[in-house]
Formats: sequence, C-alpha cells, structure tokens
Amino acid sequence: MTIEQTYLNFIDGKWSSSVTGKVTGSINPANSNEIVGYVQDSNEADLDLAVSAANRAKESWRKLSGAARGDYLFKVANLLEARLEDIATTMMLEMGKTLPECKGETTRGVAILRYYAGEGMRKIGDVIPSTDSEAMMFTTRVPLGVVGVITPWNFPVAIPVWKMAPALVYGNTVVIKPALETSITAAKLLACFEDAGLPAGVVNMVTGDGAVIGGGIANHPNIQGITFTGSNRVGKQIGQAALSRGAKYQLEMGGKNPLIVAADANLDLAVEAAISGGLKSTGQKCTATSRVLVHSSVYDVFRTKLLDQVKQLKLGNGNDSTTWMGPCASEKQRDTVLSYINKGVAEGASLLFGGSVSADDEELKNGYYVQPTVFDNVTTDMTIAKEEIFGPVLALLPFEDLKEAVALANDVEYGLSASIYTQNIANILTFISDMDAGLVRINAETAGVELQAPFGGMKQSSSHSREQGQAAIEFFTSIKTVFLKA
Ligand SMILES: NC(=O)C1=CN([C@@H]2O[C@H](COP(=O)(O)OP(=O)(O)OC[C@H]3O[C@@H](n4cnc5c(N)ncnc54)[C@H](O)[C@@H]3O)[C@@H](O)[C@H]2O)C=CC1
Ligand SMILES: O=C(O)CCC(=O)C(=O)O
Repeated sequence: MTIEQTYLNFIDGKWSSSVTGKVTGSINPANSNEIVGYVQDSNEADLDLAVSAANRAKESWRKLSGAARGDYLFKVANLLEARLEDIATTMMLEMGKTLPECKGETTRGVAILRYYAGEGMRKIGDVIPSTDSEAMMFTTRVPLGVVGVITPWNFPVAIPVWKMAPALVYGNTVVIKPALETSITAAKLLACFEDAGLPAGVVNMVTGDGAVIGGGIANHPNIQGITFTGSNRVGKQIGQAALSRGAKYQLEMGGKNPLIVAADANLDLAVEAAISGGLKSTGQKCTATSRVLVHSSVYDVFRTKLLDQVKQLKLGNGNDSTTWMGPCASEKQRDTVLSYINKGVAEGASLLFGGSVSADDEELKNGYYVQPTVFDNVTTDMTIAKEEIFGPVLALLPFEDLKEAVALANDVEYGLSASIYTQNIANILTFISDMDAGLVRINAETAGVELQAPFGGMKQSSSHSREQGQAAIEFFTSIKTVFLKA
C-alpha cells in the first residue's frame, strides 16, 4: 500500500502545516484514482505569517550585493539540476504532460536561474548629463520590497522560476502561491531554495485556494508587487485590487494565437508547426497555436497533410515513452475543452477529427483525456475562433491574400504570439509590421519562449508589461534618479 506524502507550506525558513489543519489531494490527471500527495489548504492567517516573514527578511536581503544574491541562485540552479528527474516526474504526475516535456521544462528552469544569477553582476543604471556642470546625475534601482507570485499549473517550474529568480536577484523577498494542481512540484522547487541556504523569510510558499490565497496576496497591504500568470478573469481582478491600493502589478494572461500558412509556405514544416505549436502540452500553453489560417490555394493539401499526422498522435500517460500527448491537467480543464468542442459543433463548424475519448478505452478511461481535435468551416464569429480554449483544438480558416490573413489574425481580443510560414520577404515584412502580438515568429511555431528575450502580449493578453530577459528589471525594481553635488 502506498501512503501519499503530505507537503507543507514554507514560511520563514521552516516547513509548516496550515493553521486550518486541512489538506487537499493533488490528483494525477492521467489516472484520477491516484492521489499524488496532499498539500496544505491554507487561509489568510497562513498568508499573513508568510508576508510578515518576507517583510522581516527584506532589509538584510536588499542590502546584499547583487553578486551575493546571484550566488544563491547559482546554488539553487545546481540543486534543481541534481533533482531534475524527481521534480520532472512529480510535474508529470501532477499535470500530465509527457516526461520529456517535463524534463525539458525543468532544464529550462535551471537555465533561467543561471541567467538571473548572472544579472546580479550587470549594470542597473545610467549616468545622465546634468544641466549643472558641477553635479553628477545617475539612475540606480531599488527593489519593490515583498513580491507576491501567483502562478498557473501549465509550467509548474518555469513560470515560478522566471518570476522568483528576477524578483530575488533584484533584491525583493517573495511569497509564492502556486496553482493548487501543481503545488507538490512547487514544494520540491522551494526545497531547492531552502537547501541553497537562502536566509529565512526570503522565499515563502503558501498553498491553497486561488480566491483565498491569491486574492489575499492581491489585497495584502504589505505586498508591494504582484506578478501573475493565468486566466484573464482572475488577472483583471488582481490588477483592479492592486491598483486600488497602489501596488505594482504584472499580468500575463491568455492568447488566441494564429499560425498563417501562405501560398508559398513549406507545407510539411507548417503542418509540423501547427501540430507542435497547437497540441504539445495538450494545447495548454498561452502561446499555443489555436487558429490556423491557410491560403485557399493550398488549403486542401494542408488539411489532408495535417489530418494524416494528427490521426497518428498517440494519446496516453505521460510516463509511457510511446505517448505523444498526455491528458488535460484537471477535470475542470477537460470539461472546459469539451464544452468548447461542443460549442464549435453547435455553432456549425465541421469536426474533422477528435473530441472526447471513448468511455470504453481501458487505457484512457480514468484520465482527463481529450483527443487532438481539428475543426474546419470555422468562421470568425464562432466561439472557438474567438476565445482561448487551452486544449488540443485547432481551428482551420481559409484566406485569399495576406492582408486579409493579418486582419483575420488580429480580429481577436488577444495579442500574445503569432507566426507565419512563407518564403516571401514582402509577406514577412508586412506580418512583422502589422501583426498585433508581443511575439511574432517567422517560419517557426507560435509557442517557444526564449528566456533571455522579453515576453508578453498586446491587447488583452497582458498588463502591457514584459517578463524574462532584461525586461524583468522593469517590473521588479523602481528607478531612483540621483542628483549629486558636493
Ligand atoms: N496564461 C496562461 O499561461 C494560463 C492561462 N490559463 C487560462 O485560464 C483558464 C482557467 O484556468 P485556471 O487554472 O482556473 O486559471 P486561474 O487564472 O484561475 O489560475 C491561475 C492562478 O491564479 C490563482 N487564482 C485563482 N483565483 C484567484 C483569485 N480570485 N485571486 C487571485 N488568484 C487566483 C490560481 O490558484 C492559480 O494559482 C484556462 O482554461 C486558460 O484559458 C490558465 C493557466 C495558465
Ligand atoms: O511557449 C512557452 O514556452 C511559454 C508559454 C507560457 O508562457 C505560458 O503558457 O504561460
């Protein structure tokens, strides 16, 4: 018999149970009968303890040199690398994506930590000529103080790391509330920070309900900055709460990302991009391809090639090396995806392939699986062409010329990522210039973010801020302009 472990909150350098005495099970989405472990179902009192600890730790942490803070991050990176197998396996058990994807993400977490460790040694200001010839004027940067980090379940290591590492290296202390679905992975990540010897209170983790702990972070008077990735609905609530009390906030939210396939595209590569960009991680990326706009002259050939390959994709448990695509991360997510598929059919789109899995399928029946799904005859007014589905669903739409394709691509409320397949330089230049998206990719899939480059969206996809790379310094610090005269 297996006795599942219970994971604790991490507050003030110690692992502790919630004052509620309650725990919640983390369910394996590949087999809903399996509890991966239990995590604390915390309340506002737990959050208060974490915020107080972060508040007490902030003065001495900010007084360390950037290089000293960076040294801690190098140690965290080495520990994460050494524990990669266990952490990636835990991620797979909690959210379902395949083990190679989980390992790839954990490796990415290590690289992000090393990148920001190096940031501790880089410049943080500029010298600006003063109009007073006897004065010196320059900028420096100071941390915000305590930063609240609210993260989703789709990248349980990479997203917490790309928020926590810059927060810490620029001198902030952190209280993280990970998604409940992947809180065990987060606990194992936090253990790397603990074992790297970060002083007590510099990083804290409180697990629990989104509205209680996430809402508590948004409204907490002693949290000066909030960084969030997740749904638009929750992001907007957090933004409003933060604005009303004058806290700084950063929101990364949804996408409805288009892939444009021009008449001169290499169709085999474009099919590969649609499948990889749209269906890897079961379509649960904010950068996932969701709409595929195909020139009418190659539409039929593209559709045939796409369907031939989608039909071959093996659905299954992420721990099986023959699996290409795992389940949706939770029952709620599976139900959301299925409701979008049903809406697509009800609104008149043609379901070419996919939908729900058969209840008689012995291997899949206990998991939250949805087959890779392709729709044809989709029009821009349909729900599946407008709303973020966050599942393995591709909608095909034909176009006649590139101007029309870019107009169609822009005809949604989101603007996160977009890509085009073409060899024509004029098409490429038009796309770069006219596409309303924070990330535009040419002859590459819509997903795939590089840690050293700014990442964020236009329109409803973000709070117009950017994460990652050196852009992170803009959120996690305030500029101080210094005028100095003898
Ligand atoms: N941009 C992205 O990468 C992501 C987008 N999503 C989108 O959101 C949809 C729903 O997924 P959910 O997991 O329910 O996302 P969500 O937005 O509810 O959850 C994201 C994070 O916010 C927390 N949270 C929930 N309610 C909160 C509240 N009232 N105040 C503060 N924090 C709160 C959650 O516990 C989690 O840590 C997905 O179908 C997808 O469309 C979800 C996850 C990631
Ligand atoms: O495409 C990626 O690698 C990152 C996607 C992402 O940031 C997200 O889904 O939240």
